[in-house]
Amino acid sequence: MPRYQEAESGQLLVAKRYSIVQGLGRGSFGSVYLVRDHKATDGEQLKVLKQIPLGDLRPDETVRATQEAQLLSQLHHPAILTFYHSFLEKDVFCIITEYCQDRDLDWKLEELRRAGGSLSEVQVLEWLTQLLLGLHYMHDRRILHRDLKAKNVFLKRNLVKIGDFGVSCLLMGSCDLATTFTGTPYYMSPEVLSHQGYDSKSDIWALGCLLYEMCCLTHAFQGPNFLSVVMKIVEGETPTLPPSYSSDLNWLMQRMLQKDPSSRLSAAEILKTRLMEGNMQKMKDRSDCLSSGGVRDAELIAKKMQTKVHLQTLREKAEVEKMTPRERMRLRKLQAADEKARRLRNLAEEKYREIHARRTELRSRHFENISLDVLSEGGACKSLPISMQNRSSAGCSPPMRKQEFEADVYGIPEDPQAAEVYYNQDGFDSCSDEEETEKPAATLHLSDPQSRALCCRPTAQPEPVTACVHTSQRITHGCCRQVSELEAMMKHMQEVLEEESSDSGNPAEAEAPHKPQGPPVINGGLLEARIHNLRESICGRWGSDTFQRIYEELRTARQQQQDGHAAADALNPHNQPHVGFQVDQLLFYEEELQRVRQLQEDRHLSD
Ligand SMILES: Nc1ncnc2c1ncn2[C@@H]1O[C@H](COP(=O)(O)OP(=O)(O)OP(=O)(O)O)[C@@H](O)[C@H]1O
Repeated sequence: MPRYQEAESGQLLVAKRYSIVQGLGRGSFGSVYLVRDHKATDGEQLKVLKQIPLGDLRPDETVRATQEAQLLSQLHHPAILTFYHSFLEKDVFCIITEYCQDRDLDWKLEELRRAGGSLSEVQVLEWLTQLLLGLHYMHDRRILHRDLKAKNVFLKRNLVKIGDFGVSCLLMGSCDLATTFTGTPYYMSPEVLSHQGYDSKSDIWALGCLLYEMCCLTHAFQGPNFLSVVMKIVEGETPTLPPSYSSDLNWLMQRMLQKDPSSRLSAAEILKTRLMEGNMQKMKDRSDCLSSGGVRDAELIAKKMQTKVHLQTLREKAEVEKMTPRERMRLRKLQAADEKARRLRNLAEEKYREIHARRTELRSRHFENISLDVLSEGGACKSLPISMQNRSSAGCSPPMRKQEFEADVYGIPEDPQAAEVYYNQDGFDSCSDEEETEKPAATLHLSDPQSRALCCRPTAQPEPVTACVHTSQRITHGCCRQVSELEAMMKHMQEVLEEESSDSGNPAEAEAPHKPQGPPVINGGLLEARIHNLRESICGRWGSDTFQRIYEELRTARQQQQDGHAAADALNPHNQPHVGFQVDQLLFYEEELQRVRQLQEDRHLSD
């Protein structure tokens, strides 16, 4: 866990500004946390903290990594995950990046696969365009990704964002190593596997693999073990897309998966093809439509919801004031019963909406849907499931908790006199017109008596009051943010569309690899950590006995240049091809580590 410092407020903070919200997972480099930035100035409070142990990197050697990280933080593109900043905490390198609440593409494709769904060509083209724009932007600045894969593509409001650009290189010290030490062989290009070096065309190869995966929901090059995948990449046939996708798209993928890097198209060249230009034009048209209508609609809905809540409160207040305490108490009881029925109905409706929303999401095409969703949910807040609102509203005030809600609804004293006292306490008198208009909607909190009164008023529906206001605000904020990101994307698209064909495909310029300044520092400790993590994960999953037997078998086979997989399979009681695959990968990493150690020793001797 990251080290905390106590802030004045008593809150525990990392780097004096981030508090941990939850863990997101563990990658092969280190741990990932969702954090809240208490000093955020851009409205994005939720961010991601990636913690990477520095291995045996000396403190002075980390300076270069920090400089490189600073360079990365100066890059801004809507299809690139924003790299905010980095800092060192003793032996841990910390990176703060943008948070993508819709998770990664790998997860999304897995979800589709399990549901038996698929992505439409329109959706594939939209995401492919965004990925290409991101790659083009980085390649133009001589920065290569080196580990492009579905797990490194994040989804945020249906925009794709490439994560970890340049990070593996920055952490490994040596870019060559960064490439051979990527977590998976599926996206490795033939030239990388045959140690011929990595350039921007190797990123294009990985993107071709991703394109295949988006269409077929499986890897472009598959095999029962590590070596067979490698063989297919280096010598196998180029796969084709199913007939449900156009021949133009298939042609494009084939051009991205050319074995010879010089025959592969660059990002700029792909963006200049007829298919991609036509698609960019369509995306631009849809975006123009969204930016003119979407924000206005969301603002209108937010305003109307607030006025509605306000008028309802005033009307109800006047009626209740005319009643005797006994009548009020009876009314309360009836309302409690109504409320219970309403909650049950809401629960059923919520479930239905969740299923509906999921189905719509699967079918939907992003740019058309945003504006439609905002409009068609005229009870916008009404039709959003509360569970979904809660999940996405980490930055907003929480809706009423069940116990608080029940205490307010059922806690009416039976005795009429006590009921009167109770009733007079609950803050109805302070509900003046003026106060209501002055008070911003977001201040409705349960700790605040006025807000409680609003939530408990006779025909009020507590959850929707807060939820509606928050939802409408969130729609406005989310919509504005998305529109600005879309605008930025459109700007980049426009630039590409206007680029002269002559300078669009200048591979010589784009291919210059990103070379770190100064002598490369090889981070052997980090490689060891990676190997250790992989070994632990295999043992944890399949048991250390199984691991050890398969490991020995495959190592011997490797040393004797034989295929040991048949024997390894026989040793595998679970008969899982994954075990052999992962052990193969581990052996490959160990050989690489030996190479690194040898290199370090040679360098040391020559110094
Ligand atoms: N910016 C982010 N927004 C949302 N989730 C993230 C973000 N970065 C990482 N995650 C999630 O955190 C988990 C760990 O991510 P991480 O990138 O460290 O590992 P990985 O991609 O699974 O593996 P590898 O280290 O081999 O790339 C994943 O589930 C990932 O989806």
